[in-house]
Amino acid sequence: MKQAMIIVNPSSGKANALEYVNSVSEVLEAAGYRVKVEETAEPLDATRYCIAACEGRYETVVSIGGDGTLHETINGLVDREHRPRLGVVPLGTVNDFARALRIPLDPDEAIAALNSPHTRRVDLGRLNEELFANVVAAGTLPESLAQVTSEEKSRLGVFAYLKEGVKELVGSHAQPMTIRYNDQVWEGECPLFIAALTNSVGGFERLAPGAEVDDGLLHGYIFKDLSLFTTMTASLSLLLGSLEEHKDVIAFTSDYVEIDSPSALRTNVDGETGPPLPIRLRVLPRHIEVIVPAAAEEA
Ligand SMILES: Nc1ncnc2c1ncn2[C@@H]1O[C@H](COP(=O)(O)OP(=O)(O)OP(=O)(O)O)[C@@H](O)[C@H]1O
Repeated sequence: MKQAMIIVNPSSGKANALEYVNSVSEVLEAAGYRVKVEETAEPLDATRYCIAACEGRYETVVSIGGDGTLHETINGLVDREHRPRLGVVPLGTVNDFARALRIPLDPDEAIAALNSPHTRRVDLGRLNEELFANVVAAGTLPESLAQVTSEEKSRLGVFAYLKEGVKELVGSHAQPMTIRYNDQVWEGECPLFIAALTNSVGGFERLAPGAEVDDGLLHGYIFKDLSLFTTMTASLSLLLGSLEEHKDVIAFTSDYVEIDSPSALRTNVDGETGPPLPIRLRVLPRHIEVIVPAAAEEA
């Protein structure tokens, strides 16, 4: 019999994630699966459960939670010979991965879409030894955002959360960074660098409008200035999808990026605080298979 594992973070989505477990089980059982439910209790549990699903040759793993739970789940897939298909029920504040794959943001609609016969192979990123699904940010802004707790983020919502970070940043100094990509080296003061795998970053679905989930590329944006004025005009560019033309932004694509700084700056990986610089980013092209609604199937 086919096996499916549900990995659920009870603390996610305003702490009501467990309410969705029964309906996910019903959809999977109706599709002929034997279902195992694993509740996370602490960080990295989702990774441990996903590794067990790979080793047990499960056909499908469904992550119920926010981008943090999804990030930990996909990290269980790294270097595994058997990688189950992934289903996503998005319950977080931002849900970039679901946005990029046009998985419904309404949990009940996302659960119904788990029935879809369509899948899409998508790229994952590799940061040093860990995997990421959406985005890595480095610089003074991610350093400021590291002070905002997960609880505050859920309470504030994504725009207020970014505003908090920018508020912290005004008056502080951008740190020198070295960014290597495509045989080029950029050196300068950089308050924010973003490497995106998908078009949706921080809930801005048009940040990287050219990014396809399976293009094998990192979409890099070096912000050279982030004074209040730049922040406002860059935010407008984010909403309009014209960031690449912004005068204070260098945009590029590459299959690798290396970032270093003499300052011990932290990073932000898929919306959570990541390791300090230096970091190396790579792309694992079309590394996992995700259940998607018909509209998001690859051509
Ligand atoms: N039982 C638990 N109690 C508290 N935290 C948990 C538990 N299980 C997992 N976690 C941690 O909760 C973190 C946040 O999870 P996740 O991002 O999925 O939810 P969220 O906070 O609702 O979403 P968002 O961050 O988008 O608002 C994860 O990084 C995970 O390590």
